[in-house]
Amino acid sequence: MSEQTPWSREEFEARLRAKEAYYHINHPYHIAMAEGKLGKEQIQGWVANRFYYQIKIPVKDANIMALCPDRDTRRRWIQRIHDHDGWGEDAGGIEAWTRLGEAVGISREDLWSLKSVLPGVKFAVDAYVNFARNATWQEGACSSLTEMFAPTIHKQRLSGWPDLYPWIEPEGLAYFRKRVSQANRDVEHGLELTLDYFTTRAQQERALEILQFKLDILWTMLDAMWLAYIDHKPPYFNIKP
Ligand SMILES: O=C(O)c1cc(C(=O)O)c2c(n1)C(=O)C(=O)c1cc(C(=O)O)[nH]c1-2
Repeated sequence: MSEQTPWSREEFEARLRAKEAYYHINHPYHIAMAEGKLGKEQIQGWVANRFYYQIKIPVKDANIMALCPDRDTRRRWIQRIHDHDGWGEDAGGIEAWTRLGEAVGISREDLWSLKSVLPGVKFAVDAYVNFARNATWQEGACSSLTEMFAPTIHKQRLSGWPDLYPWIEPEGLAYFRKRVSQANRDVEHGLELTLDYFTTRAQQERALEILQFKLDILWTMLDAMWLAYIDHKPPYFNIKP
């Protein structure tokens, strides 16, 4: 059987972008959040659980860099670690997320203790870090491409939350404001690497699978939160000690 013809660069990019249909913006938890239907505990649960994702992103990026022999790529990729961990005067995204935590009524100590992180969220996020550790660096780069769809969700929160959730201190939203431009810059690089590296049809199909795997991670995190904070069935809810 002859090899299938590769998609053109434009067709490949369009197929990657079409994965937006599976983005977590369409998860019922996010839909409820965007419609102002979540209560305080449900917002707090989301912020506390997403914190685990935030702290693992720079670890994931350090794994990608550790596998990358190309200096030019490392010089650009390292920016992602600075964005989250902070650099010089900039306290960074993890600190900004901590302020978001405070704005929704979670103390710094409680957030950092990770005591609210659900096992399902932990497993999903850890799968992302492990993927970056075990895959090639180009596959790791490709897995970050859900960021193509992130500016829309950040902007949705920035425009919606002040009216929908007036009890959240507005300074807490600074994280989302900053991510819009950072995500666009990350995507430019991630997409460039992906379109350059995944060139055969089999590789292009592999890239779509990787992107789907990452979408699965984001969706699964929200499934775990739905069960715990909407259905009130956190792990072991039915066990009477
Ligand atoms: O709030 C969101 O919905 C959302 C989604 C994603 C994403 O799509 O992976 C990221 C972020 N936020 C984000 O803030 C962030 O820093 C980030 C880094 C990455 C990544 O895969 O390297 N994704 C995301």
